[in-house]
Amino acid sequence: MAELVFFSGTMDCGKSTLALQMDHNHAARGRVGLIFTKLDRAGSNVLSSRLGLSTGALEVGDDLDFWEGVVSRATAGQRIDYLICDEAQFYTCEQVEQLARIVDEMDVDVFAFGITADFRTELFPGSKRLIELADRVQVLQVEALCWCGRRATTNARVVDGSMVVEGEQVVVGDTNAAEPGVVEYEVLCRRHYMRRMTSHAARASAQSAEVLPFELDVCPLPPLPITQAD
Ligand SMILES: Nc1ncnc2c1ncn2[C@@H]1O[C@H](COP(=O)(O)OP(=O)(O)O)[C@@H](O)[C@H]1O
Ligand SMILES: Cc1cn([C@H]2C[C@H](O)[C@@H](COP(=O)(O)O)O2)c(=O)[nH]c1=O
Repeated sequence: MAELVFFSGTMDCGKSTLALQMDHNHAARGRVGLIFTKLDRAGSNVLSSRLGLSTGALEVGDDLDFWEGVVSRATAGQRIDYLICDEAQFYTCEQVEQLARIVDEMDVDVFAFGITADFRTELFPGSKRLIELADRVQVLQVEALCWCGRRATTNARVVDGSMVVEGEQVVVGDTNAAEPGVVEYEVLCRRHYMRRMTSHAARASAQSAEVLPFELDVCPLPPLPITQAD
């Protein structure tokens, strides 16, 4: 029986790598699949992983109707056993509903991959609908880690070195942007997300804590005035 499975986790926890592996394993057993993605960092019509692997994919636009697409291919005689759907957080609610219908009425497996929450810790609409409709939500086993070593559960957005909590929900970006001024992301544990403590902020505060006693020796505070007793 076909299933709608949502493989989820933070950024950089291996979702796209798993999407490529799932496709490889199913194709190796003679199953036929279609690969979809939306707004991959590497460009359009490509599903890429940070491990260096990538593959061609069908780009999902807001007007794409998964149901129509699968039915028309099947009617034309094309066999489809499964769909791989990466960056599924960006899909519309209607598209997620179409995916569920494909599972139920066409007996096609749908493996969706995506982050659940945005940089404000709010659910993406596509992920919310997937959580609501999926047969299974599977949290990836490989845990992305916060700079403190705890399991990362949030995706912080960093602009010009500072964490921001306001802005557009969708801004494509990576976890280690090479150029300054580019939006980047950092995965954090909840504690450090709440304290707005990115690795950069933590380093800066550790450095100032080291520097402080030295500075005090060099430039001691003036002595307090001695108050005369009346
Ligand atoms: N140089 C590397 N050596 C080993 N593993 C790596 C390397 N670079 C990235 N990875 C692995 O790839 C994961 C990110 O994979 P990716 O599929 O791009 O993540 P996601 O799609 O969840 O953002 C990292 O969590 C890490 O485990
Ligand atoms: C948190 C957050 C992320 N994004 C974007 C940034 C990336 O392009 C993708 C996630 O890709 P990954 O393969 O899981 O690393 O989502 C965004 O647009 N808005 C956000 O709040």
